[in-house]
Amino acid sequence: MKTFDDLFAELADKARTRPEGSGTVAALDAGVHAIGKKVVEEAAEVWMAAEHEGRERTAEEVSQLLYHLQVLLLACDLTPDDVYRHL
Ligand SMILES: N=c1c2ncn([C@@H]3O[C@H](COP(=O)(O)OP(=O)(O)OP(=O)(O)O)[C@@H](O)[C@H]3O)c2ncn1[C@@H]1O[C@H](COP(=O)(O)O)[C@@H](O)[C@H]1O
Repeated sequence: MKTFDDLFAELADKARTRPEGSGTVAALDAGVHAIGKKVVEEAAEVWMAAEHEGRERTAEEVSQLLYHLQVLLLACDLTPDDVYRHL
């Protein structure tokens, strides 16, 4: 099973090597404004799933929100450690 830190390492590698067809590379190229909109959209989907769609759909939507938050971290030259310092 993939953890938060595993995913971040994978995405950081994609950002560095820029493989063809990577959605992460495309998102990073689109920039912070577009990534931020995606974060807000996914957060709303988490809310709707939690209220109306059950545990499994909620877990899935949370995973998508975490992905987009990680892309935002990369776009802002941040790492999970920068976040963990505030937890
Ligand atoms: N975990 C994720 C992940 N979660 C969410 N997403 C993206 O977020 C979107 C969320 O889906 P939605 O249903 O909300 O949106 P959609 O309307 O279907 O998609 P859009 O039209 O909005 O793009 C998905 O279509 C993916 O583009 C992800 N994209 C990639 N990953 C993982 O990131 C890694 C790198 O991926 P690539 O950079 O694409 O190689 C791989 O391990 C992937 O599994």
